[in-house]
Amino acid sequence: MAQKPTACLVLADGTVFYGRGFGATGEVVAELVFNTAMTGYQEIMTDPSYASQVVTFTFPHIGNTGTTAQDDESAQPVASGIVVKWDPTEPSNWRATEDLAAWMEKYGRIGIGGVDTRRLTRAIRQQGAPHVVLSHDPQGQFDIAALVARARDWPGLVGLDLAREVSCRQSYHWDEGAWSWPGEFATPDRTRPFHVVAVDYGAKRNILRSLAQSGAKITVLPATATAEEILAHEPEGVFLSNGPGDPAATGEYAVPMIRELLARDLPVFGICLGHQMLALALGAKTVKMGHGHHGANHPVRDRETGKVEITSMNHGFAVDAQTLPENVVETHVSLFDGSNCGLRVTGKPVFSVQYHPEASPGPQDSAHLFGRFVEDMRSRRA
Ligand SMILES: NC(=O)CC[C@H](N)C(=O)O
Repeated sequence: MAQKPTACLVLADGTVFYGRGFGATGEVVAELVFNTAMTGYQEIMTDPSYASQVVTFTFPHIGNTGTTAQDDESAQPVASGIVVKWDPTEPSNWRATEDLAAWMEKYGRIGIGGVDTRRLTRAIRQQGAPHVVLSHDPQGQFDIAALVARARDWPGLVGLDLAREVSCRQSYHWDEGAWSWPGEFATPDRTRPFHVVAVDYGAKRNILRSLAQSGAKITVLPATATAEEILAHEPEGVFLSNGPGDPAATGEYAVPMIRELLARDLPVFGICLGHQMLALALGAKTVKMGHGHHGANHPVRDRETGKVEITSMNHGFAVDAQTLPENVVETHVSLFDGSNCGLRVTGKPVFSVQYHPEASPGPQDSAHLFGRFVEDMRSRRA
C-alpha cells in the first residue's frame, strides 16, 4: 500500500492487516466473522445479532448503494465494524440518503478498506472466528503489541448474554408490513389478525414485517419477559426472535419462560437465537461453531420433504442434533456441514429454524414459514 495506513486489523495470534480507515475513528475489540452475501451490507450491519462482531465481506466490492433508513434492521448499526477489499465509493442509488462512511461515523462504527479479504477469510476458516482489534487512526499511530494483547485478553462470545442489552426496554406494537416498489411499507389488512407476542432478543425489523404481512398483529416484549407477562397479552402464538451472544447464557431467563409456554400448547415459532433457546428449553444443547455461518447463499435441506432452499444465515452457535430428545424431530440440515437447521415438536404447533426466512438480505425461499406459523394459529382457533 503506497499511502500510509490509517487503520489496522489485529488478530489475537499477532497477524496484522493494514488498510485505509473509514467511518468512525477509535478502536474496538470483537469476534471476526466473514459474510458471503454480495449485497445488503446495511441490513447486515444493523442486524442486532452481530453485536460484538466485526464483519469481513468476502465479496470484494462493498457496493455503492449508500444507506437509507428504510433498510435498517434496527435503530442503528450494531456490528462493531466492517472489513472490505475495496473502499466504499460515492453512493449511486436513488434510494440513498447518506453515504456509508458518513453513516458509520455518525454511529461510531469503524471500517477498514484495502484488506486482502481472501487471505483473511482463509485464516478464519482455518482457525475459527478469531478475536480481533480494529483500529482507525488518521495519524496512523498503532501500538501493535498493545492491540494484540487486547485481542488476546478479550474473553469472547462464549458465555456472553448480549440479547438483554440489545432488546427493547418497553413493549410496543408493530403493524408495518413488507416494503414494495416504489418505496412504501404495506399496512397489512387487519381483518381477523392473529395476535402474536414477539419476544425481542434483538429482532430484525423484517421478521416483524414478515409476521405482520402474513396476518399477525404483533406485541413486542423485552427479552426478559416472563411467561406470565407474555400470557397476560392473551397471544394466539409466541414468536422467539434472533439475537446476539451465546444462547446458553441468554437461556438463563429464556429457557424457564419457554418451558412454561410449551406446557400450554400455544403455537411457538423461533428463528436463529430463538431456535437455539427453544432447543435448550426442550433439553438439547448448543455448541460454539468454528467460523459459523454468515451469508445469503446457504443451502438447507428439509429432511421431511427433501426440498432444498437457499437461505440467509448468521450464527456462530448451533444446536447439537445428537442431544435433541425423542419428541423432537430434526427437520432441517445445512448442506454445507450437516449442522442442525430446524426442529419441530411432535404433536405440537411448535417449530423453529436456524436460518433467516425474513432474508434481508438474502433469498426469500423460506418466507412460507411465516405462513406456517399463521396456519398453526388458525388451526388452534378452529
Ligand atoms: N442470528 C442469530 O440469532 C444468532 C444467534 C446466536 N447469537 C449465534 O451466533 O448463533
